[in-house]
Order: sequence, then structure tokens, then C-alpha cells
Amino acid sequence: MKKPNIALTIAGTDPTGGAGIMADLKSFQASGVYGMAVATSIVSQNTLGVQDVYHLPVEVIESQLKSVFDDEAPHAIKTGMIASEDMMNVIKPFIEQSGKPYVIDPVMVAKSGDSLMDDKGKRKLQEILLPKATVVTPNIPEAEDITGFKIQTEEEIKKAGDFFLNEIGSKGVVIKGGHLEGDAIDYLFTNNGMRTWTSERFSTKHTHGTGCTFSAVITAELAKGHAIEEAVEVAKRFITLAIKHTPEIGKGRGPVNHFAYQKIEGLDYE
Ligand SMILES: Nc1ncnc2c1ncn2[C@@H]1O[C@H](COP(=O)(O)OP(=O)(O)OP(=O)(O)O)[C@@H](O)[C@H]1O
Ligand SMILES: Cc1ncc(COP(=O)(O)O)c(N)n1
Repeated sequence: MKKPNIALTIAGTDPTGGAGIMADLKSFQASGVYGMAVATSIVSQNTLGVQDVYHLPVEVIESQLKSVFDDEAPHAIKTGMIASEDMMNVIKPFIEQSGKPYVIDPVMVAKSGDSLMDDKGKRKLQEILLPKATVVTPNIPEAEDITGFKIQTEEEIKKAGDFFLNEIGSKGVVIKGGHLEGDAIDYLFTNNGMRTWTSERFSTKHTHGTGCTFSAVITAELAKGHAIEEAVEVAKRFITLAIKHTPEIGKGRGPVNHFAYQKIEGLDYE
């Protein structure tokens, strides 16, 4: 059997499996990539919200990263919930030394409204990690937080794309339209210009972990050696099917279907 491509996620947990490293690992697997995971924070959460958060000591995050990189280096890396500046500083050298594609899902607030990053972390993200990114995947509120201006129109989305590329220094940014009205439009900005992907907006409350899943699939496709544009194209198809076929798990805002893409597209990985 051919050795698989490997993707690593560095993020928080969700014991109910809809978001965080659990969603990332499922998305990696469904994309035909071998998944690895380093936990940053243990989050007691479910489809109803966040009940408790325990941030792991930075030494523990560092030792997990050492365990991974001393053994088998991943082909692409993503970070999700990174709650503090100290965590960012511990993670940054591993990203730099790897020289691999790096996807940042700048997780700040859960869909339930609970905060997953402290205020200093929000300010420091653009100094420490965002300039290292191959692709950043903010939703509109996250893009507003990072750029410091309101984003309501396509002109403002373009202005935000320009800010990520030219002020911060990220290589690419996908500004996700999940939080806007109308069709679900995602905007990718790279040195090649702007590209958009549009899907119908499903009228469902089951969107827990959509951002985690979307960015994990981009990471998996980059781990396979695909270009940013191809990776976002696959991720959009994956997340659209995952939302369309939600498994209706839990009493609240349920997770998406991480198996739908593989099943419906009839993919058969070696
Ligand atoms: N109701 C919906 N119907 C179709 N696509 C959607 C819907 N909601 C979100 N999406 C798509 O899901 C992906 C994730 O977008 P979203 O804006 O929900 O991310 P997010 O808010 O960062 O998610 P999370 O809070 O889980 O991190 C994008 O491709 C977006 O267009
Ligand atoms: C560990 C972790 N990472 C990310 C999210 C965001 O997902 P959502 O906004 O859908 O709750 C989350 N809830 N938990």
C-alpha cells in the first residue's frame, strides 16, 4: 500500500465530535489523508453550547508537537482553537521549521456565542501566526475582528482580502459567507486574484463545526500537493454535502455529515 499523505491539526476538542480536532480528524480521513492531532484546550461542549474549557499548559502542547515532529512530519498543518498568545508562540517555530502548507481557522467564538480565544490572543494572532499562513479561513465576524472594519458588502470583502494579503502577509484568505444572507458564497483571495464559490444556503440549524470541517479539508488537499484553488474547490463541495445531509445528532445545533462527500462522490481511497 502506498504511504498516505499526512495532515496535522492543532486545535481544541469537542467530546461530541462535531467540531475541533474530532471534526478535523474525520474530515482528514474522509479526504483520504492520514490524520494527526495535537490538543490545545479541552472543551466540554455539545450541540447546546460550551459548558467548560480547560487550556492545556503550553509545555504539554510543546511536548505533543515534539512527539509528532521527532517521528513523522506532516505534509500540511492546520490550527483551529489557539486560545492565547503563549500558545501561539509555542506553535510558531514548529510551523516555521516544517516549511509545509499551513491553514489557519481563526476560531474566536463558537456558534453558541461562547468565547474560545482571549482578547490579547485576538490582537496577537495577526502578529504571530497569520503572516505564516498559506490560507486563512475567517468567517465574516472573525474577518471584521482581524481587519478592524465592518464587512457587509462585496467591496468590503475585497478590502478585507487585500488587508490579509498585503497588510498581514498571509498567502491566501477565504472569507466565508456562511454568516451573510442569500446564497452561501465564499471568496478566495491570492496573488492570482479573487475567486468565488457559491452554493445554495440550506435552511438548517445544524452547522456546528462547519468552519473546522471546511478548513480541515483544505488542509487535507494541500497535504496531497494540490494548489490552494483546487483545495478550496474540494472543501466547498465537501462542506456543502456535509451540511445538506446533516445526521441530526444532539438536542441543539448539530454537527455536519463528515461521510457525505466520500459516500456521494463514490471515492475509494487506497
Ligand atoms: N446554511 C448553510 N448552507 C450552505 N452552506 C453553508 C451554510 N452555513 C455555512 N455554509 C458554508 O460552510 C462553510 C463554513 O462557513 P461558516 O461561515 O459557517 O464558518 P464558521 O462560522 O467559521 O464555522 P465555525 O463557527 O464552525 O468555525 C463555508 O463554505 C460556508 O459557505
Ligand atoms: C474546539 C472547537 N473549535 C472550534 C469550534 C467552532 O465551531 P462552532 O462555531 O461551529 O461551534 C468549537 N466549537 N470548538
